[in-house]
Amino acid sequence: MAGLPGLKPLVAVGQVTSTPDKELNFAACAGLVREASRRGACLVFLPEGFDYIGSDTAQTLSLAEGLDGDLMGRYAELARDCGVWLSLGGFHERGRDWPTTQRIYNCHALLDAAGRLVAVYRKTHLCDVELEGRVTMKESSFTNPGTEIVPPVSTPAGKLGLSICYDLRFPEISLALRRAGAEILTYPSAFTVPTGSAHWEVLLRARAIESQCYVVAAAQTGKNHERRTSYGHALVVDPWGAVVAQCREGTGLCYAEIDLDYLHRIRREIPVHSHRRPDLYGTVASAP
Ligand SMILES: O=C(O)CNC(=O)[C@H](CS)NC(=O)CCC(=O)C(=O)O
Repeated sequence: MAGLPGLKPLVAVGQVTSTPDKELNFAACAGLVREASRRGACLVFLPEGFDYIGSDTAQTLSLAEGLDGDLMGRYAELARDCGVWLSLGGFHERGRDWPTTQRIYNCHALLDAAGRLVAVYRKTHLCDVELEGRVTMKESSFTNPGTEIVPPVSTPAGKLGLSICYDLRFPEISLALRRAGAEILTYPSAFTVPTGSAHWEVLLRARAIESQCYVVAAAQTGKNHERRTSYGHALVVDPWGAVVAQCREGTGLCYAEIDLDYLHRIRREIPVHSHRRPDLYGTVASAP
């Protein structure tokens, strides 16, 4: 539907409960993508770990594939079939260095409506976090960090800047993407419950307000396996900072229209981008 005069592009944002079962996960995600395309979405966002959430590191590594593998092939066919773009965040990717490193990449793949792979971003900030007695994550023990930020991609909904989950905590990457022309930022995620309830919405809204972009965040929700539960609350924030769509509890989709006229009006009214002082930010001496 994108591109018709007067009709604003509609995006769909997925909330799923991935498990270690890749077949079941694909069936669930494919169902959401088909539903979104029937409703007229031009771009569908799936969360980090849409392919699977492993129950331990060994399983996470053993289930990983390359971007040229079977699973990405099936998603390409799905995109083609439905005529939608797919943002596939948090794909567990075996890169070319797999034989030597035995580590994967946390990869955000963007497919166009012909099923072509148009952009690949590999998570640059890895989540090594320990909340005493509550949460232990050491992503760097099985993941190689990505080495570059990817320029925003023109999609039927607007120019899309790719990040992943924990990247949300680093305004530097969102501002770099904004500077490079992004109109939509996306953070496919699998947030924990304690950090999600305290930080998720406020971080997403802050990124939207300071960058004056739409922020789209697909999410894992519920019990992924015996020892892991995800926060959910997949949502869309507009460039004014308003939450304009949010998934209900459980798995499903929420939808938002992307209004770039509104975005540009906000940028004209509060031109923070041209008020920035990059000449100063690097000049503060660090504490002795
Ligand atoms: O491991 C996988 O299979 C998929 N990857 C993840 O779930 C990642 C790394 S462990 N999770 C996060 O980044 C959570 C961030 C978070 O919760 C926060 O920043 O508060």
